[in-house]
Amino acid sequence: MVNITEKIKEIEEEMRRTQKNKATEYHLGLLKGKLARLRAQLLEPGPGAGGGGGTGFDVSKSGDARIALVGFPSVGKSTFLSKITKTKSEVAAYAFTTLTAIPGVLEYGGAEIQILDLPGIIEGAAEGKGRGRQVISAAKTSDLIVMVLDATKKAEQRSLLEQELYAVGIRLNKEPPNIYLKPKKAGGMKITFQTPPKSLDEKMLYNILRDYKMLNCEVLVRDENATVDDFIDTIMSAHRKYIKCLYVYNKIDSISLPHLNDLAREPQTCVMSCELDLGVDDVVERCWEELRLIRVYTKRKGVDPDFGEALIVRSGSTIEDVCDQVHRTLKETFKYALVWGASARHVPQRVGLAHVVADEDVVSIVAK
Ligand SMILES: Nc1nc2c(ncn2[C@@H]2O[C@H](COP(=O)(O)OP(=O)(O)OP(=O)(O)O)[C@@H](O)[C@H]2O)c(=O)[nH]1
Ligand SMILES: [K+]
Ligand SMILES: [Mg+2]
Repeated sequence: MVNITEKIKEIEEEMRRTQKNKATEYHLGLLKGKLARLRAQLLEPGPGAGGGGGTGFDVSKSGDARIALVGFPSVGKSTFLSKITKTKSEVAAYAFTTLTAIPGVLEYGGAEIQILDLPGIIEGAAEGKGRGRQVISAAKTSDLIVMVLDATKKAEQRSLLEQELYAVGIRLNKEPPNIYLKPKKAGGMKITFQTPPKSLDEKMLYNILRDYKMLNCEVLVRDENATVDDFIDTIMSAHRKYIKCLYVYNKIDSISLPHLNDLAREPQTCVMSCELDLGVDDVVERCWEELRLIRVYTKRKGVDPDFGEALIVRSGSTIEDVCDQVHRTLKETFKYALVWGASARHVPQRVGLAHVVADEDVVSIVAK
């Protein structure tokens, strides 16, 4: 019996052998679809899944957001955690010093951010090497992935890690594809393109949908730049996670200045030396920005707002979310809210539950 890992290898091999051209693109599209299905199967616990399910480490979420530290062994993940939180995670020069998820709390901007120090991962992690799958599953639960890289190591380390995360359905710094897909009970396939896409056509989508046994469905491709990978991600959306990633090169104390300059110029990238305490504060500030958390100060009528204690909500949150943070039942007696700050057109602006708040808004909730 061929196991899933072997089947994945076979398909990857076939994809490598197949020349990319107009004649083979349908076949390659189908192979990509099959690969995505097998990889999802690999993450499901149960017989045939081949060693260790896809569950993360048993650390409960706490605080306002979670950041996962992901990287190869000995890049300095634990050193970083120990620097920015009160938690001391074991640091040593040998690989796999950290064997489980170690949570720490970073207090910043009035928020409590949970930082997960994770064991190092290696190539093949997505297929279950080392604690790879557990580490990646834990990363999947985070609001931000900080990919810790060793500035003294080869450039490939970054793309190797990205591939491992990609293989388990994590999409870094990417929005979900702008493709609408709805399974139907009957009526066949209805495929529509808003504007003709550059690298997709009806036959391609039809073939893949048929291979997924989705014979009745409605598809609307809204993005002309959508690719076949985007389409497969749409079909597999239950297994996909779109997460922001910040790339952090540690150990810059051990590289040349020109090399440092090159690394610092890469997109979404920070550089630091935990050893010399260089750039660490900048990394923390950048993490805060990437999380896009919003601080809202509540105010009672006739009393100054309490700037000492902020309510923390996600970007895009509404007055309704703010109410839910204050108290579970506050919404029920809600009449209107007064808002001072960046989200208000005039101050104070009288708003309803659907009003979207901005960072550092002051909100006064008026009950019925
Ligand atoms: N030169 C230099 N060494 C560092 C720096 N930060 C950490 N190290 C060293 O790198 C080694 C590994 O650090 P750890 O924090 O254990 O690395 P890790 O990524 O947690 O490693 P694992 O848990 O094994 O995956 C230790 O010897 C640290 O002292 C740095 O900024 N510069
Ligand atoms: K180590
Ligand atoms: Mg460690």
